[in-house]
Amino acid sequence: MNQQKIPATVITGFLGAGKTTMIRNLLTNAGGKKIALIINEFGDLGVDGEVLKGCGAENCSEDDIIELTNGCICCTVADDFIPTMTKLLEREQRPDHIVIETSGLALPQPLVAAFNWPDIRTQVTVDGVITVVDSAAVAAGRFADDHDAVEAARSEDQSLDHESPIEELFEDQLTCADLIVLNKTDLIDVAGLGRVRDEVAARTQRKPVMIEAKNGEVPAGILLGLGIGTEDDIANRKSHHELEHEDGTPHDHDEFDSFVVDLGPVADPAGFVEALKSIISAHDVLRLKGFVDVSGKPMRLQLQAVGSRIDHYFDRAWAPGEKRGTRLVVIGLHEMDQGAVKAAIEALA
Ligand SMILES: Nc1nc2c(ncn2[C@@H]2O[C@H](COP(=O)(O)OP(=O)(O)OP(=O)(O)O)[C@@H](O)[C@H]2O)c(=O)[nH]1
Repeated sequence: MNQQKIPATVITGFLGAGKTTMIRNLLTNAGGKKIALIINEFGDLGVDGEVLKGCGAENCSEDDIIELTNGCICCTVADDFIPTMTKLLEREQRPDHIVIETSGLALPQPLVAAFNWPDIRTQVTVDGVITVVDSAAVAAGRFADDHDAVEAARSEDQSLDHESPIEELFEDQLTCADLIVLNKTDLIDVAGLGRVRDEVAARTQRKPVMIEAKNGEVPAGILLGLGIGTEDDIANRKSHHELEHEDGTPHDHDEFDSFVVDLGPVADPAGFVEALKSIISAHDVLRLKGFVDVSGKPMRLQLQAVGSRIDHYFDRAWAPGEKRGTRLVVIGLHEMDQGAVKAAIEALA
């Protein structure tokens, strides 16, 4: 057995920042490295796994892609992540590198801490934590714009000690980074990007390297060659929750919710997308993604919304015997009116 520690790269970043896109790109330029992928999503519909399995990279077969679906990886470390890693390490053919994609709502800190568990520590090391940032969302003020609302809520309820949950999570993910990828640079201009750099830098005490990217196109040699050993430095990367609850009170994801909408075939995909944009804006939906059954089309339509920006493309043919259908996962803040969003989407098909 190879006694060298296997490097593991943790890829984190808020909902829709471009983590899966970056990993997809990485798999196509990782040279001969055999990569095992552990992916974790918020919500009950595995879209990222589908996307990554669909890229057919030889260095990462479907068997090497493991989906953790029982909630956010930071909350299921003991029950899900550790057993998965243990099994992976028992494989006869061990991977050269492990890549872990956290859900967009996960705190990376508890995950990195898990690399200090005795069974894991002796065999694996964290090569680095990479935080992907949606530069366009930062430029649009997504991580800062509800300051006033939070202040108003706090003045009504003195027990509230939090910043907005989105802002806090964004900072926690930056605070844990060894490398920050300012992604989606195609959506903003140079001056806007400069402001994004300043805002991101201001939101973390640590000053990790920042690089810019479009569609997560970063050479594999950079992403998989950080060589940090982050598990030895977790004391310097504490999350807001760890700082506020030093007694070890577990954190949760109560501030966010998700649900799945199942629909029949959609006759007019362009009209469907436009109508979804209105629903997303009206209800402040953070993320919506899934697959659409377009009437009469042999191909499946994949739909990806980050805020009200929607990408859609036919990703593959429906397989023979596969049950066609439209399935979308919707993610928002807890106060999002789930019933109204669901009813509005259901009324579209
Ligand atoms: N314009 C533009 N779109 C991008 C870029 N990177 C990713 N996207 C799009 O952004 C959407 C979300 O990308 P994902 O890679 O799924 O994001 P993610 O971080 O994995 O999302 P979650 O897993 O839901 O948190 C998709 O529609 C991507 O095609 C980019 O650099 N520019």
